Amino acid sequence: MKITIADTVDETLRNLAVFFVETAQRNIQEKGRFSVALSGGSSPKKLYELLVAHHAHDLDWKKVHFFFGDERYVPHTDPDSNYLMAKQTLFDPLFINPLQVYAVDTSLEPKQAAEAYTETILKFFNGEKLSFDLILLGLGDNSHTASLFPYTSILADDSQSVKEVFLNDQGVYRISFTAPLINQADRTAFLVYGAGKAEAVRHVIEDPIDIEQFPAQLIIPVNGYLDWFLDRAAAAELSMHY
Ligand SMILES: O=C1O[C@H](COP(=O)(O)O)[C@@H](O)[C@H](O)[C@H]1O
Repeated sequence: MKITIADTVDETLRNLAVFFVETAQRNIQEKGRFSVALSGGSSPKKLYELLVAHHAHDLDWKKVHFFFGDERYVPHTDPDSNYLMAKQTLFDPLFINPLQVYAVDTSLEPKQAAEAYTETILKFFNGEKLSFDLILLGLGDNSHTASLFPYTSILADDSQSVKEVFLNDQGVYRISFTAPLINQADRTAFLVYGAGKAEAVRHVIEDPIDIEQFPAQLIIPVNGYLDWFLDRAAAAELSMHY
């Protein structure tokens, strides 16, 4: 595990943008394509804007295939849709061909949407290991990542797949990669910034294992490559020096 702590949010975003571009360039050079699963929520929006503003000419975007590590069970036109946010901030400004974007079909029932997305992933990897070149993750202040929320049944799921998750407190479904699927990735990077995340960062990185309370502790890539991109505020409660 590698933890990169920057003094400011902007520097944190710049560090991850460079990591994204270098990872993409390496994969495109070696394999002719780059597969990435995007995170949702609010934090990655600024990352996508930075990629457009400063890295539009740094890689061959036609060779990038975009997936979603999780999605809210809402139409693609809903302001809560992770797909919509990525479309507006990343895909449209970069003129990404829709064939390079693999969205969750939220017009299906939640279980069917999850199964269909698993099928999409299986088809993309065509019998090879289900290993994305990069999975981007965020961290909720309740220590969830993707849509692996505390005390939900998906936490015990040992399949490399996509599952529907019902959030009792919000009364909504989400669709999420399981932890075993995330852990197959070649590179995995958390983007976390702001003081509001400091406690969760400490729980996940330094506290004793308690998966039900701190689901992001499930993220242990099989190849060991796990990067955290934090700002000083999000790292404030860590006791070790990184
Ligand atoms: O719900 C979500 O939240 C987490 C953290 O998001 P943030 O809004 O606090 O940045 C994110 O990892 C996940 O993809 C997203 O759907």
